[in-house]
Amino acid sequence: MAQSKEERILNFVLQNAIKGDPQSVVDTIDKYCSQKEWAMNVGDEKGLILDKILEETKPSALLELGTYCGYSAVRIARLLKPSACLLTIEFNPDFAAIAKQMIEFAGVQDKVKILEGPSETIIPQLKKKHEVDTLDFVFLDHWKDRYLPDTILLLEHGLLRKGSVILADNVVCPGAPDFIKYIRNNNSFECTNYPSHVEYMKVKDAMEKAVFLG
Ligand SMILES: O=C(NCCO)c1cc(-c2ccc(F)cc2)cc(O)c1O
Ligand SMILES: [Mg+2]
Repeated sequence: MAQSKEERILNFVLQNAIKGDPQSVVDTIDKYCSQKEWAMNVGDEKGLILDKILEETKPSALLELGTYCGYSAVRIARLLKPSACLLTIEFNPDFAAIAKQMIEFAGVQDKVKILEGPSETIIPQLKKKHEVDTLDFVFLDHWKDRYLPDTILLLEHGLLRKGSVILADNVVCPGAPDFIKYIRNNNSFECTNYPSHVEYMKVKDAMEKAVFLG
């Protein structure tokens, strides 16, 4: 069978990054995807915005929607305190398998748990099946038309608390207009826009931070 792009990215990491060194895994993926094959990782420019917001928030319980190859899971986990835990949901089983290997190679598997399946099924299970109380930080990076319904699901299932931070990738390109309209007009959220660019491109993009006010 021909190799997939995601397999090529993983193999480049296994052959060129330093095992157990998450920063080298992040840098190696960025090198491959900026020089050889574009891929939808959050990337180094938006990644620095993500890093800064994580360092300000210091979260213990985190959820990511859209694991893909595990780039942002490794990027996030490298900054977490030892007791913190990132749950990351991936719908595509092939991507989930790649991400598992990426996360293990980076040595952050003790802080990251991949949940394979549709977010609309898994989110309602987080409290009882995955022992989540409330989430300190949520990174939205999956199908853009799921940002709004899944945010509403998080609210309906009591998964957000006063101060919970939602950070959404791609609010300009590909865009998530219904999510942006909702969150900016909802008085229970304090929103901040972070202009940037699509990973590895000169095309304009942005991230949106929404702090839940309770
Ligand atoms: O679809 C995306 N993610 C969900 C995957 O299940 C996604 C797409 C793009 C992108 C694509 C095509 C283009 F032309 C520009 C941007 C970028 C991203 O960061 C993304 O997260
Ligand atoms: Mg994205």
